[in-house]
Amino acid sequence: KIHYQKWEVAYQFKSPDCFQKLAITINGRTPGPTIIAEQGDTVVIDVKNALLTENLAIHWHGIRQIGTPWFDGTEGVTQCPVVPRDTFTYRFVVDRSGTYMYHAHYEMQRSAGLYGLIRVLPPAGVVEPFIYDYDRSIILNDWWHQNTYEQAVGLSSKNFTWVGEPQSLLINGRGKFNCSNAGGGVCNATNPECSPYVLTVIPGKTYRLRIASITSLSALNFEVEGHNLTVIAADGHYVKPFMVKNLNIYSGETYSVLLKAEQDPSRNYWAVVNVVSRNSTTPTGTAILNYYPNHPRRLPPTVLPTGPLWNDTMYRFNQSIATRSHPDYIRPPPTTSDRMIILLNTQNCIDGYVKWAVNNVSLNLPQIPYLITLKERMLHAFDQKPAPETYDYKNYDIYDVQKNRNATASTSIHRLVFNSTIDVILQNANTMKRNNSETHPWHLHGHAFWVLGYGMGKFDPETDPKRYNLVDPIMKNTVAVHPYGWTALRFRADNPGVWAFHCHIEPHFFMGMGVVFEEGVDKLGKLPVAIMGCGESKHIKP
Ligand SMILES: O=C1O[C@H]([C@@H](O)CO)C(O)=C1O
Repeated sequence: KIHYQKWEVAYQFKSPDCFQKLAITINGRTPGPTIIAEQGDTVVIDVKNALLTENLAIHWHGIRQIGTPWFDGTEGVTQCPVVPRDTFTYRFVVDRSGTYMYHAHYEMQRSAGLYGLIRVLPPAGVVEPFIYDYDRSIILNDWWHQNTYEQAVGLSSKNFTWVGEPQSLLINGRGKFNCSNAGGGVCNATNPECSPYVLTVIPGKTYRLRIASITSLSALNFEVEGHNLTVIAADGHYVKPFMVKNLNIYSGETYSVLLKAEQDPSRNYWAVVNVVSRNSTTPTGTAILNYYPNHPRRLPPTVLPTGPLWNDTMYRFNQSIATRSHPDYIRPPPTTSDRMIILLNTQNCIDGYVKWAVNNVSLNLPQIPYLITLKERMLHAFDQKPAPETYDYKNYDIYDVQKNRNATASTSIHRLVFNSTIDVILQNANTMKRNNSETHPWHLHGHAFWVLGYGMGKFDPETDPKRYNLVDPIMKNTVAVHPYGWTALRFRADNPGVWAFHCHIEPHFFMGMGVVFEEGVDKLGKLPVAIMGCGESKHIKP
């Protein structure tokens, strides 16, 4: 089956948290339309760039783009940007059931509101390993009042200006800013755009909630007052069910949980999100769990749940550890790997600019996307020196501020042997501030990877691999590396293309926190002309 949509992407004034801001919309909406398809279906989206003066690219997060690496939507990696007034057609197969997302992948545009959900249903007749009565989606976001362009300029100036903590947290595109703090801004507390999301439930029924986080910065904790959640899926893979009072979710992740409406049906309940992992001033984001037939706007009689302590790293670490493959759906990982890449995550300085780096190299995207230059052998277009694949782990103190904070910037990449097995260890460290290490959610394009293990402290390549979980590791496309911790993952380089692997915190990727993998580009047929047109690629003859 083919699912066709026609999108116009444009700036509009929107008030998702009651405060008016210039937002990027799809057909007038943020979040954009949910794409619903069945596994194996083809999705075709005509995207018209009506942003007036900005380029555009849209990434289909979690869709592997098998055979269509040019439609991954990653500007600088898989395509030239779509210029204003142009229309670009994305066409891809949704290869796996599950909950996924789409969002802008060009500079800081995602933060301006270009995002939405993709729900891929299993093929007809395939039964999932859990039962529920109703299926609902919840997409979480954080939201700033400052224009995204101003944020981007602040981050890339010598006079570095950090984006700070978000003003609001949005649940299905709705938040509530306190308009008495609006300063000179336009803020209307009764604007229907910012009335809270209401999830109406029938007493006794079970709800599958597909929860996705597309935050620019925040790690979130989601909680439905008085209701336990049973985690059943993560990033499109079935989980060995486990119950939580609240769910930690990092940017780029999706979870399905089951919620049973079995509490006192005479009232409504709060569904909330709180920031964790950063000492944030952002108020709790709220929605209402409405027990039918109570009035959907009747506020719960209780105070808002506050979630776990923001700095309880072990609490979040334990949820990561608990997330295992459902026993009936284990895809065993290869028992050995062909190559180990260790990626040290640090905050650095380059010529007086604040950057993030991996093994002391901060990623600069080349003017012509890698996919084009590699396929067309325009090898002068980026740094041919391989990106560094380890760091001096014997001597590096991850608990201290880096001795030499200077890094370099490069367009260099990791070239992988097609069909080889790759281990990647993400190693966290101290930032440039004493006693500070942040959580980074890393997202891999074009693949799902096995999560083999997490640890606290410095990864030891001699002993830690012996503790890998090769029995029931979950497969994901986004995974957290916890403060001062490490995360080990394994994937098969079996999808010809060029794939970004990066921190899903929007300002961090913008500041260079990512790497690029190439595999099997020589196996690809002709590239579509539509992805070309920037720099020298405009001279390539179709
Ligand atoms: O990149 C970042 O910069 C700030 C801070 O380190 C400097 O203001 C922060 O919290 C980041 O994640």
